[in-house]
Amino acid sequence: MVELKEVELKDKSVFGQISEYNHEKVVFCHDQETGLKAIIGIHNTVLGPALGGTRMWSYASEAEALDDVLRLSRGMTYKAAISGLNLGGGKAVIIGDAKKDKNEALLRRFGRFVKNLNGAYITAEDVGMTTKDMEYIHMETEHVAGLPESMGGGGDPSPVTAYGTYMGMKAAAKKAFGSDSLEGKKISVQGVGHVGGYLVELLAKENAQIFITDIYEDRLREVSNKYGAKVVSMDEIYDLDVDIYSPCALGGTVNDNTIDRLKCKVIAGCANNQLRDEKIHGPALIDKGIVYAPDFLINAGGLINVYSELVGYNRESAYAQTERIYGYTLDIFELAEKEGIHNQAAAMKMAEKRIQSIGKVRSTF
Ligand SMILES: NC(=O)c1ccc[n+]([C@@H]2O[C@H](COP(=O)([O-])OP(=O)(O)OC[C@H]3O[C@@H](n4cnc5c(N)ncnc54)[C@H](O)[C@@H]3O)[C@@H](O)[C@H]2O)c1
Repeated sequence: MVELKEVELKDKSVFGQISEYNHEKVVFCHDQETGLKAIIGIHNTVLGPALGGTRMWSYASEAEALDDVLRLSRGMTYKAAISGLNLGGGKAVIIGDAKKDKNEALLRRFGRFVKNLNGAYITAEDVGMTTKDMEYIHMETEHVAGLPESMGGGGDPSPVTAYGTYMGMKAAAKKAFGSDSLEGKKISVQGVGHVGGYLVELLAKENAQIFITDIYEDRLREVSNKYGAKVVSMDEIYDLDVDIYSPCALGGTVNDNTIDRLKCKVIAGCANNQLRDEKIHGPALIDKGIVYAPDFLINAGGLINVYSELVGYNRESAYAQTERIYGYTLDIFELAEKEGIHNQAAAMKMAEKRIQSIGKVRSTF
């Protein structure tokens, strides 16, 4: 998968990559002393400040890191817009191994870069980051969301994200199987980190048959022992005879190499940018008869929770708002069918419509 990406990205210039997704601003952050190499992508701020997490990952190349931040920040624009939030889309990536290269100085230096954007970008937690890391960033800038409850924040957004993903999965099950019950359904969960772990808990409560995979053996053992999920290898996950495939690790797993292998009738997970190329793989899933629950719609629970922290709501209202993902997902399926487009395109269309209409409101005093 990475090799495929490398070939795709090889011939693209930096501005070629940036203009492809129409970003407002991309900031390259570099600091010799701490070894910081980070990229902040601000995709669109029509609806409000660009909010999105910071991811730390050992990217195979800088082009891949740029591609990731561009795709992720664009996804945040859509996610906020479709969820009715007054936020724009942004995201940051720190290049490095979160287990080895992370330290207080590096994170605080990154915080200075966020501070210098004067609120145009608000950061939060993502893959490879912890609430403790966010505390370090917060020492340098107030533009941090998703802080621990002890610091006045909304705490870990992952359980809320998992709940929204579960709601979206149930809506997709209703579309594919005629019932939203997940009891007895065979469901594969790829990645049992923060969100994946909570999702497995919800699925276990509904007596689904769960298959899990992850890079970390210890985590797999823990989740498997707790919820009775069957462990499978990282590659085997694509060939399993399951009803639902739930990508909860990184993006791009629905691609030319995997679609032919998938036997599921539903794809619904929390990972961002699950379709490697929505223009190709969105229609390809229709051809295969797979119901795809748009990722940025069903994984919006965490953002809804973080937003409620900014505007002063509470956890209960965040859950109540997240529950509506069920109905929104069914609405998107209906729109897609009516317009003869794939589900991701329908969700993007709905999000773009809101950005355009609110953009007009904001263009006048
Ligand atoms: N945390 C949130 O609230 C939130 C909100 C929206 C979207 N997301 C997205 O959901 C996904 C998971 O987020 P998280 O917070 O649970 O991250 P996490 O880092 O806690 O969990 C990700 C897990 O995926 C595993 N993994 C990575 N590559 C894998 C592979 N190829 N095969 C199997 N497992 C693999 C990792 O080992 C890790 O355990 C990410 O794509 C993230 O952007 C998270």
